[in-house]
Amino acid sequence: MVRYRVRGGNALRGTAFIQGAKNAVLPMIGAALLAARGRTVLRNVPIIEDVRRAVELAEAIGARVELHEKERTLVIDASGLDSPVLPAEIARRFRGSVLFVPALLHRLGEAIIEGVGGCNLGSRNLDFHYLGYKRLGAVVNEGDAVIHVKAAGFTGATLYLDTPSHTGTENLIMAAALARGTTVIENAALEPEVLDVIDMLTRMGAKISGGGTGFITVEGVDELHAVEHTVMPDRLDAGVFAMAAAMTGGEVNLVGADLDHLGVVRYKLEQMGVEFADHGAVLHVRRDRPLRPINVITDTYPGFATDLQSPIMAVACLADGASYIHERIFDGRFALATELNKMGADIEVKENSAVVRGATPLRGTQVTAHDLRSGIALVLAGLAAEGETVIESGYLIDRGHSYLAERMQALGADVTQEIS
Ligand SMILES: CC(=O)N[C@H]1[C@@H](OP(=O)(O)OP(=O)(O)OC[C@H]2O[C@@H](n3ccc(=O)[nH]c3=O)[C@H](O)[C@@H]2O)O[C@H](CO)[C@@H](O)[C@@H]1O
Ligand SMILES: C=C(OP(=O)(O)O)C(=O)O
Repeated sequence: MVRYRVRGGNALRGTAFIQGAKNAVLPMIGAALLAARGRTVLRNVPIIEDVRRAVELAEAIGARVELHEKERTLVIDASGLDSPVLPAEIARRFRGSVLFVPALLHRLGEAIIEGVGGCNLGSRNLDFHYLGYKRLGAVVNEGDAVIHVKAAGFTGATLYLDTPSHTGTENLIMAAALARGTTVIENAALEPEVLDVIDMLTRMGAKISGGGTGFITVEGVDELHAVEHTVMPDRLDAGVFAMAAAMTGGEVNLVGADLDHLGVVRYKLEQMGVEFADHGAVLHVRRDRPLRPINVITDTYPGFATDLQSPIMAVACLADGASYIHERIFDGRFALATELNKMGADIEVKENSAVVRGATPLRGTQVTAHDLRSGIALVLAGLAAEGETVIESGYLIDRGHSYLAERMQALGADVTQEIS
């Protein structure tokens, strides 16, 4: 059992290093498996549990993978891929397992998916993925527990997504990259991580145009080759550290954070009274005035990222007045409210909306992380709470944030990780 212990009250000051993006490195590991020869090198890899699971899963299907933690570098040799089975005991522990399917289809002609994990946020369908594979020529058998996809080569087609699914877009691009002919993907996701994956695939030899427009065209090629690629900074990690400064009335320098990627999140925090100054590759964030309440509606990029909805709910607890938060991406992403209320917050949830009435003083207690982002939001709440906050299960936080305690401590926070 991993738990985080947070003693609140310190204003955060100093420098934090923003990690590489979880939601970019996972599809990149999937992309590396498309190369039948050579070794792929990924740099700026976040040292998080999801990456460890992805390494285990890649090894389970026959890849040779080295994770050099100190160097934040992955070396992947996918030449020996030999098993189409994504075993349940690894695949059910993280969402990124779904991103291994295109490589298995191209390399072995089939994928046997014994389960897909990820944060428990309500319904998380994969129908766009399977419909897309079918339109490219695959046969999909959806059993109760196991999904079996077979594809004796893909042929380009026109695909669409009902909504711009993040991993759905990445998977269909990877499926189309080695298909015969041209594929058009309509209503594709615009997230910066998707563009970084397109960048890597392009350097591997894929022919992809229209990234960032919602209409992506992929001209299939015969082969993709191993490359070296540096993972983009994690905008969600950057958002959390910016909010840690906001929660504590602090002032931090975020090395490697990209202000452009924060998009609407930046403007919402500014409305609340947080100041940002962009000094090249270092983002300066401070809050020196009372927090104002905010209205947030989550959306796909460039809208307010759903993964930062829980963290901003914690910040809203300290704002003077009522904040409104409307969740549009997931139908079960408000489990945090009950935990924050245990700490003294006043949050009322009705269906997919929440009203946060602040400012309420927060007090430390034992709370439960229901998913990665509610976990990190409870760490943020703990930073501003009186007394000690104990958060379990810390594993969920470690799925997406690397060296959290150390990076928080470097800013003067009293955060420790315990493993028992
Ligand atoms: C590993 C990774 O990159 N995870 C991110 C990715 O998850 P993920 O790619 O799973 O999220 P999607 O964008 O696919 O899902 C968004 C919504 O679309 C629905 N949907 C999706 C696919 C599908 O085939 N059918 C369908 O109905 C889902 O149920 C959900 O309500 O994007 C989410 C939304 O930004 C983020 O919270 C996750 O951090
Ligand atoms: C929902 C998330 O992740 P995943 O899709 O990996 O479960 C997240 O990062 O908040």
